[in-house]
Amino acid sequence: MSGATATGALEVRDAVVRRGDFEVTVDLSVAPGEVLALTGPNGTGKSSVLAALAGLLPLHGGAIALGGEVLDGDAAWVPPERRGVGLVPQQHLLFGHLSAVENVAFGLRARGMRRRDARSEGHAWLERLGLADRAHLRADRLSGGQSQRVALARALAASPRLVLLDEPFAALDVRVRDDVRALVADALRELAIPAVLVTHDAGEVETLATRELSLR
Ligand SMILES: Nc1ncnc2c1ncn2[C@@H]1O[C@H](COP(=O)(O)OP(=O)(O)OP(=O)(O)O)[C@@H](O)[C@H]1O
Repeated sequence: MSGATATGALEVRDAVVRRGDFEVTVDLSVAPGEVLALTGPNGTGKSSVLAALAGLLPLHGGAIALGGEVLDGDAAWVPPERRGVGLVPQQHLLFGHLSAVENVAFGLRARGMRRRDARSEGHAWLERLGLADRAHLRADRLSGGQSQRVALARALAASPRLVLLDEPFAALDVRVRDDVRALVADALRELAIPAVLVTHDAGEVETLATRELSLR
């Protein structure tokens, strides 16, 4: 997250997001501590909007600002690694050859934290998400739901200034889903940063989101 300094609200104005022939224009603002649920039918551009916020898809118009710093638009462009954004995509991209704890520690190391401190912080996050006993397993030996929890721990551990969650609980077994949701809600409250949650689950909107924006 080096280079990321400002904290504060996410402001998206007339942002034109394109993927192939698809195009959507969005306006939204999310204050620190708020969780905006981005909902709507399949193919309406929810994941593409998250990709634009993360800097993986440049805008074709409008602007994205975070804490008053323009990330994209108005001739400005901040690359993904300098946005301070914690993204949990639908296909969590863990490093398969690294252990669960090394995956969580990776972002902390990238921010300059010492190896030992990063590992201990990584352990604390895995424990929090109920994965203490999987910390030393290679990520490619984890189940889908376990990998998803490691991806959540990795995103939240790195002190992001914006969190983007793309159906983060969909792969979780019903027995742990409510607990993990509650843990993530607590973590988001603690971090007091804006968050955007893509979901098809009305219950999740109810329990986690402070507001909802439905794409059509
Ligand atoms: N790599 C791609 N190249 C071209 N078009 C794409 C690509 N990825 C997605 N699209 C198109 O962009 C549109 C928006 O897709 P996106 O995944 O953002 O929607 P979504 O609302 O997140 O959908 P879902 O609820 O199914 O996850 C779709 O019409 C899709 O076909």
